[in-house]
Amino acid sequence: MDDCYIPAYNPVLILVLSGKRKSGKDFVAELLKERMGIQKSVIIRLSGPLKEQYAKEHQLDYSRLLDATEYKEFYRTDMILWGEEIRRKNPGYFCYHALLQQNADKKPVWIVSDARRKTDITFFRTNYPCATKTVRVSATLETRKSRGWVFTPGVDDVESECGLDDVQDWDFVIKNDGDDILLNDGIQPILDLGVKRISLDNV
Ligand SMILES: Nc1ncnc2c1ncn2[C@@H]1O[C@H](COP(=O)(O)OP(=O)(O)OP(=O)(O)O)[C@@H](O)[C@H]1O
Repeated sequence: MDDCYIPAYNPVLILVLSGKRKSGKDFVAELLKERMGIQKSVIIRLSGPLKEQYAKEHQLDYSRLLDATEYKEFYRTDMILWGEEIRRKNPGYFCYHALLQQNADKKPVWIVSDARRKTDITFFRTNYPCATKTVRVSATLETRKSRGWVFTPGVDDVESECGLDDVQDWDFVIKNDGDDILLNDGIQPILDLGVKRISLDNV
């Protein structure tokens, strides 16, 4: 595969989501896609190419690595270490391949559901400076525990989970603690921005 592929097409908005485990990144990404419209938005999972390659090399079931099951949790630690090794050689590797793999250039709004490192954010800010907006999905420890989170050494104390902990300058913060009103309050300004940019693009 080409290690330096960037789609020539410029989306009007790239939402780069991040958050702690079980904060609800996937849930919020799906909600944003649904509300933005499936014709207008696409979810890009940076973990997609990593899981695909990892599954191939280890003869595992790729589709089961994508969902929120114990199967994924079982392989998570090893997958993280394997991915770090590749990233050490090329920090943008999985971002490039996520765009390649997921036909990102078909929709005006890209929802990147799982940024974990500063290099992930840098990749989008560097290649798409105007379109990129960062979104932090936050949930309390209590909420995350209620969704099945348990502290796991080698997962919760490494860069893939803590690499963005000290970032403060999020463009948007979404509180996802089970209160639908707060959740909608967090999502609405993002949807408004998306609608505005899409309509300007169509003038
Ligand atoms: N607002 C919500 N209302 C109802 N269920 C939710 C909400 N947010 C998250 N969940 C549920 O909590 C669980 C964890 O959410 P999700 O998989 O989106 O988290 P995540 O941050 O992507 O986790 P991970 O980092 O482990 O992949 C899922 O079962 C999801 O459906």
